[in-house]
Amino acid sequence: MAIATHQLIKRKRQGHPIVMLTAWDYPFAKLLDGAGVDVILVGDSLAMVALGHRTTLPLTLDDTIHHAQAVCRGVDNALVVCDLPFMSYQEGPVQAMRSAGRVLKETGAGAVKLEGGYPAIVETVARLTLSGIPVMGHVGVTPQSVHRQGYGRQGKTEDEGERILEEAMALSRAGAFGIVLENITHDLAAEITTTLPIPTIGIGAGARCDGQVLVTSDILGLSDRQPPFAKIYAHLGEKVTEAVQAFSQDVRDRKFP
Ligand SMILES: Nc1nc(=O)c2c([nH]1)NC[C@@H]1CN(c3ccc(C(=O)N[C@@H](CCC(=O)O)C(=O)O)cc3)CN21
Ligand SMILES: CC(C)C(=O)C(=O)O
Ligand SMILES: [Mg+2]
Repeated sequence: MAIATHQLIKRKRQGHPIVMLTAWDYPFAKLLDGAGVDVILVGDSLAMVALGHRTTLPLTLDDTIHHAQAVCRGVDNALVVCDLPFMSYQEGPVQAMRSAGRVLKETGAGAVKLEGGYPAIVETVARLTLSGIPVMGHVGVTPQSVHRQGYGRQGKTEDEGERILEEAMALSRAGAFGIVLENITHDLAAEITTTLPIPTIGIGAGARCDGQVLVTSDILGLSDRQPPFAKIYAHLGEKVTEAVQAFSQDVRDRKFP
């Protein structure tokens, strides 16, 4: 049985950090789940790291469902959370219910994640959670708004910090079971983490969060370029090149098969 959302809230109270990574296909989902990752996110970053788009905006709901189905086939234990893609929920609660309903019915994911914390999104989160659909929030840098805000750190001014804290509190009150804090000042992330009853999962938000998430291709050295806050734990891109060159050489030298 997969990890349930209420277990993550317990983990916050117990002070056990939550580990979250992204996946977009069966083999990596299986590796992440086997390695004991708590939450596997079918992030819309797959638009960039798996499909070669320049932003997350072109990803469709059908694309998302296709990838989430593959991910769920590889997962036994982790909670699978699926990003709702750009323009599959921004029209309002009715559109969001239809999109999230399709994700849960057609993929096996246990929750959805939505970007933003302004009042319309808060109302949508309330409607989804009341319908039994677990929702993770996402504030700070919200890449679906890249054309408005860019990717630079958020929450640097007192006004901006206040607004992000208020958004996070509103999402929590609306029933979100957790919230991603992306590229905000570390003091603000710490303040949100101590204020909210639900776990905060940071990315570029410092150590004082209840958990951490990164994009899997970034930690494995498979991304074209990674954000400044990512840490590379393996250089798989170089390994792949070496293996492909060794195979090529063997074929050209008639050493394989
Ligand atoms: N491979 C990958 N990793 C990610 O973490 C990621 C994606 N793609 N795509 C979707 C978003 C975009 N993310 C990003 C991308 C770039 C920066 C970055 O370069 N930030 C700079 C400033 C850039 C600016 O001002 O526009 C920084 O110093 O914070 C941050 C987050 C995080 N997400
Ligand atoms: C970076 C995480 C939080 C995300 O939203 C994504 O991968 O799309
Ligand atoms: Mg995302």
